[in-house]
Amino acid sequence: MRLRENDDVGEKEEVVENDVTLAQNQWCPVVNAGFSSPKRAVVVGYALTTKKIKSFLQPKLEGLARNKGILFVAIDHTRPLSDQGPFDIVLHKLSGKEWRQVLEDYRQSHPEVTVLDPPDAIQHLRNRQYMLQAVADMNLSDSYGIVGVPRQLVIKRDAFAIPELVNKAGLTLPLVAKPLVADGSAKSHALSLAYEQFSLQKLEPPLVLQEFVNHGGVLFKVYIVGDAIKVVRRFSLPDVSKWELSKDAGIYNFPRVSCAAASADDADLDPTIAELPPRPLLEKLAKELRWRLGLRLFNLDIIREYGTRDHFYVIDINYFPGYGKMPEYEHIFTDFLLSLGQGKYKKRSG
Ligand SMILES: O=P(O)(O)O[C@@H]1[C@@H](O)[C@H](OP(=O)(O)O)[C@@H](OP(=O)(O)O)[C@@H](O)[C@H]1OP(=O)(O)O
Ligand SMILES: Nc1ncnc2c1ncn2[C@@H]1O[C@H](COP(=O)(O)OP(=O)(O)O)[C@@H](O)[C@H]1O
Ligand SMILES: [Mg+2]
Ligand SMILES: [Mg+2]
Repeated sequence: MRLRENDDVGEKEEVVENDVTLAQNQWCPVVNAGFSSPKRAVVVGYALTTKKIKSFLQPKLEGLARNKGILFVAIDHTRPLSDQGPFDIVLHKLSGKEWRQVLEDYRQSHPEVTVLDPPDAIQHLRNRQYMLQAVADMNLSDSYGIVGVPRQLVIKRDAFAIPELVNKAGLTLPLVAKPLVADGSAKSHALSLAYEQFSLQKLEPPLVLQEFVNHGGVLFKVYIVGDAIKVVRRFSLPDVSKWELSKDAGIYNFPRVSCAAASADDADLDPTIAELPPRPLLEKLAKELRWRLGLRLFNLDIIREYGTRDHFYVIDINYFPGYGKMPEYEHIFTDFLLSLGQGKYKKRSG
């Protein structure tokens, strides 16, 4: 199923290196019983915003990482990346064409370094026109349930034509209007609910219109770190029947919901709404999306269609989300980094 749009608009081998050539004090001897010489540290260069460093690189994570022989080293943006390191892994979440080019050049000249994650794969998620296409293409349906995406329509310009385009596409109101670009800016999280046809002309393209799916006011955040999956419940937008829809406006602007939404994990909820999606279904979905998206660090916002047991929709996919909000993220993340850093045989350039 293609998503509608209007015309307009990527060998378990223990590596014990004797002749260690590490850059300044990157030696992090992790003396291991049974090994004559200590293992080399896994060096993770990171390029993250100050906000992200605060929420992700928490002392508990750094401490556990050090105990496991993982060293986090800040990448200096004022110096060429190739003059820094050497790194086993480059972990990043920065935007901008320049940074993407720096990283692409670095990947070419340092194939031995794992870049988490490839810039082109991340770029795919920054446009809501393509963000969910991989899920739509999967057409996932098995004995555990069905996973789809809401019907949507991309409007690149000309708000005046929206009512006619919505009619032509056969979309059912109410519709969620989301900025087309999901670039992490506050604007990219400013959503609105359109529930009256002619008020659609008040919307500001470029945007994507998605059919609103009632889901009992609870959503599932499915965090993915490599092969690891962790699901948490969050409060979501209420079902439309519960909205005090004022008749005049026709458009209801709502502030940022997903990341700010309170946890619903301890709430007293109707089990038919709060029951987590079946694990085997999530395992299949995550495995396939890792491959199709070429990403290892992302999360999914999943909702269950109200009144069904097993009809799920993916409504949002986020690269390198707020892992600090994921239970046990320190252990999960450090195990993942170790699996990358030591699972590969590497020749160090002199
Ligand atoms: O888009 P959501 O569902 O609110 O998830 C956000 C989102 O991933 C956000 O990143 P960005 O889209 O603003 O770039 C994350 O912000 P940080 O990168 O600063 O952490 C939020 O942490 C995500 O929230 P959550 O982890 O709850 O999904
Ligand atoms: N199609 C939809 N049906 C029902 N609720 C939706 C839909 N799309 C988004 N929402 C609600 O709006 C919130 C934010 O939408 P989302 O696509 O996750 O944007 P963001 O990237 O800003 O998190 C979701 O967490 C959910 O509560
Ligand atoms: Mg979201
Ligand atoms: Mg998002």
